Amino acid sequence: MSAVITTHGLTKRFGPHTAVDSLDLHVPRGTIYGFLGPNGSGKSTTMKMLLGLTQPSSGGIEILGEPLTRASRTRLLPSIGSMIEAPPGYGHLTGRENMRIVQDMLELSTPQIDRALATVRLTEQQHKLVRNYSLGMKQRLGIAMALARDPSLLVLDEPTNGLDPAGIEEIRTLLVELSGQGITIMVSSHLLDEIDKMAGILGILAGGRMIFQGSREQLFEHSVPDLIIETPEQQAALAQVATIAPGAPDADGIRISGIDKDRTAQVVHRLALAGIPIHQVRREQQSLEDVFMDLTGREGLL
Ligand SMILES: Nc1ncnc2c1ncn2[C@@H]1O[C@H](COP(=O)(O)OP(=O)(O)OP(=O)(O)O)[C@@H](O)[C@H]1O
Repeated sequence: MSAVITTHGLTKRFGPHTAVDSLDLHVPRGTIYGFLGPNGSGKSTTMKMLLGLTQPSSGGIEILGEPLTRASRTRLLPSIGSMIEAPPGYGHLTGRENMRIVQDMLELSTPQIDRALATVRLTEQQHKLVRNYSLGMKQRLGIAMALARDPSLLVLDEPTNGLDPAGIEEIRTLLVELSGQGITIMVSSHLLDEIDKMAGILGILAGGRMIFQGSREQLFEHSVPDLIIETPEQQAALAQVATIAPGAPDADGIRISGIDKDRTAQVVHRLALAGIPIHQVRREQQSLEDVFMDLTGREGLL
């Protein structure tokens, strides 16, 4: 699958702090790429570099098959719609007036503006002052501004941030619809839940480094299912296994995370030697949220 965004060793340092560390991004054409990571993990900085708003300290970026340079940026930008640090728009103007500013700046046609407003379902609200819009409407106006130029790539930084479940669902439906029209979408969030349902590919950042990039299924493959040992002698079992692999109490016995086959055999052997009754030994797949938490080290994620 051809890539719309590729980066090689993309790095950004702020003084001694490395905010983005050797990133190799691969955003395939036509997908929704969910860019995930805790607050401060480097998502916004990466997106700003992709849009040429911040200069990388080192590494390369290719957008739509072209290396991103000062010269190519001017040529590429009309194909890229973006919303960084949302929501944009002047509160003392109406939605329509805000769109007119975008229209004049980018020399767009009136049908393009009408279409963008209709796509985000703001046609009826376009003559209201933006300061009277709900947060969800402001986010949708931001997306309309990004969409008006008919881009082939949309880069959206946390478009669901602060929205209630209904607002999140609206944005999700909209992005899936836009993806269906062939637009490649890169969308960031610090919440797995908001993105997992719509993204075909997930890229997960922690501390500026990419710790996973691939499909949801591949993410699951990364995880070792928990080991559940059913026993009525929970405390004795926990004490016995503690030196091999620390466990935790579970409804029917004990649960041990991230344990391989060899140590599983050791654990079962130890329990049998100690005369602890084992009613069942089984594996239980973690939830995607747990896999994500394990990968990101549970840093600041909800
Ligand atoms: N202009 C800057 N000068 C110095 N440090 C910066 C600057 N911009 C970002 N940083 C630092 O770089 C790191 C990554 O920030 P960034 O905003 O990219 O993270 P993020 O994943 O988008 O998080 P958030 O969702 O909170 O915006 C943070 O430690 C931040 O403090």
